[in-house]
Amino acid sequence: MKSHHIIRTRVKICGLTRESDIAAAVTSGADAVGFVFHPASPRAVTPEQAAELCRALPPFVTAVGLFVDAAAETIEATLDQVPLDLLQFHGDESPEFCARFGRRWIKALRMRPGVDLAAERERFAGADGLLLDAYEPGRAGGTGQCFDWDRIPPEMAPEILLAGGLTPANVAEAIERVRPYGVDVSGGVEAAKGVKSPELIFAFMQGVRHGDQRRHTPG
Ligand SMILES: O=C(O)c1ccccc1N[C@@H]1O[C@H](COP(=O)(O)O)[C@@H](O)[C@H]1O
Repeated sequence: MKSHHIIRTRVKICGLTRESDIAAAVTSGADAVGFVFHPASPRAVTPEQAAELCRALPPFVTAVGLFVDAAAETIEATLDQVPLDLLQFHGDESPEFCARFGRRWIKALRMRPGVDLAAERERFAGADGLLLDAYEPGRAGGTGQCFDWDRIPPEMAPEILLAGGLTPANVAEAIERVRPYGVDVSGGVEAAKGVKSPELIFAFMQGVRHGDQRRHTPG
């Protein structure tokens, strides 16, 4: 992804399962919504459910499909049913695998100890974006955990989608400190596991706006 001078941090709200979640995300100004096609997740949806939810999406809001080491046939069958704009690969998929569906795609990198971000960035040069998430052994993502934001090289920040443990309470600080292209949240806007809260979604979007003000206020 090319670096941009960021005026406004882009936001994806992930793991939506109900029409009311879509309404909260859209009315609060989210840029993208994520549908989790990972059966082990408490936010998992079927292609049929996601197709129905996509019907509630207005123009200019990106529909993202999240997969974790899914079989190519599963992804293709999902794409036949759901009008996804962007694929998010959250497992150990290779760049060649991610590129084979002819769609725009982003690659999630979990911040394992010792991960070489410069090397990963080169390896996934064909991606439309890199998302950084916390690493928790044995879990694919959506852990609600933060990682040490100081591990992100500042020169990479303008092209990074920051994820992992973001909440209405910490997103402004995250934006001010990291200055990413975008942020992605799931657990931090839930009232209970897998159940989004409209109030927390609104509060998160307000936090993003505060962060954007702070990122443009000279020190
Ligand atoms: O949301 C999930 O259940 C999920 C499952 C498997 C892989 C990724 C998942 N979600 C993504 O994880 C990050 C961080 O989520 P959180 O805010 O810490 O809960 C985010 O990119 C989600 O899209």
